[in-house]
Amino acid sequence: MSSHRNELNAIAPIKSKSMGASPTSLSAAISVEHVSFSYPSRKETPPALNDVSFRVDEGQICALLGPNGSGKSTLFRLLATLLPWQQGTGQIFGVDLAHSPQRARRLFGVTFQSPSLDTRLTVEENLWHQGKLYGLNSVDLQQRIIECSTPLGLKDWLPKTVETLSGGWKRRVELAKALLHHPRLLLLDEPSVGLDPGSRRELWQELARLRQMGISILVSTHLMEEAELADQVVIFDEGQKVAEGSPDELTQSVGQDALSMTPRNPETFAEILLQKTGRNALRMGSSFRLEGQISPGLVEELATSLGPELRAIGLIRPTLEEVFLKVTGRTFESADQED
Ligand SMILES: Nc1ncnc2c1ncn2[C@@H]1O[C@H](COP(=O)(O)OP(=O)(O)OP(=O)(O)O)[C@@H](O)[C@H]1O
Repeated sequence: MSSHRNELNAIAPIKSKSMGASPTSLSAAISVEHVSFSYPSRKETPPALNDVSFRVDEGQICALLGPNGSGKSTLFRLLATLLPWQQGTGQIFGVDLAHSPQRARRLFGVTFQSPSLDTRLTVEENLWHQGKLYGLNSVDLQQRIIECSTPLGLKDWLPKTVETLSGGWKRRVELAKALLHHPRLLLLDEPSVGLDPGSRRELWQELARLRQMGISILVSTHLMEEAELADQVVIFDEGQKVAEGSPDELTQSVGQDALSMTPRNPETFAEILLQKTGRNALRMGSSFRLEGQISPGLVEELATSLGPELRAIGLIRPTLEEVFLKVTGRTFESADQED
């Protein structure tokens, strides 16, 4: 890691250069094939994971996006070798997780949703104990603590007790812990839960820096705006993979750009639109959406004919929310509340 320190200091653009490469030209950091899993205590309910296959290319940030209960944490527990493999296979850099869990554990670092820090100890003591668990000797560990904490901005915090740190800084300590043994892959289960938007942004900047160092990252989230920052997105729902691709590929799969109109009075707008322009638009809350053939002059044409009826009109790009709606028939918000 020390040889990469200069790279670490430069904040990377969040999109990776390798995004355009074809999947087959990169080796797989993670490969899961036909994975199903049922919790023994819940045999009567649908499986937590149902025939899931996907791969994460080396050097990429892959976001696992899904509503609550969609199976993200279960997949993380399997990848982290904390649950037994029931059906299907999983490999990390070609190492089979069911057959060689010890070997695989050396290749990844992991953080879970629930904090794993001892808040009464200092940052340094937390890192020290973790390093000892990895079997690092004291001299190497001392150096490694500096190497991992410095780029994360933690060096001055080493003597501080963890309970005095904000949520964002605690997450950084968790990241430093996961990095101590030089992993090639980070598994981060909902690392931004409980963080304010500013800390979330900083966390994603850290992830981009780590990717610049060549570390592959699988990060789960139920926030669309986070998933849109990743190179690759795998969307889960009810234990199944329902879509995957780069954010651009996914949103383009939904269709072309659409036109959004925000009327002064949403209740009467549909009728006025039909009368004045002969068009029907889809109501989405307080705005209306027109899809299909959106010619360059259409915005102007509608603005002229509807003038006083409109508060705003403009072209919009499809989002991951619409991808989820298309592949599941439900809005992400309603799916998130169902669990
Ligand atoms: N330890 C467990 N024992 C029994 N069932 C579980 C256990 N953990 C999760 N489940 C169930 O498995 C399914 C998938 O849950 P999982 O936690 O993997 O989803 P998730 O997408 O990570 O959701 P969340 O973000 O809420 O953690 C859910 O129906 C959940 O209730």
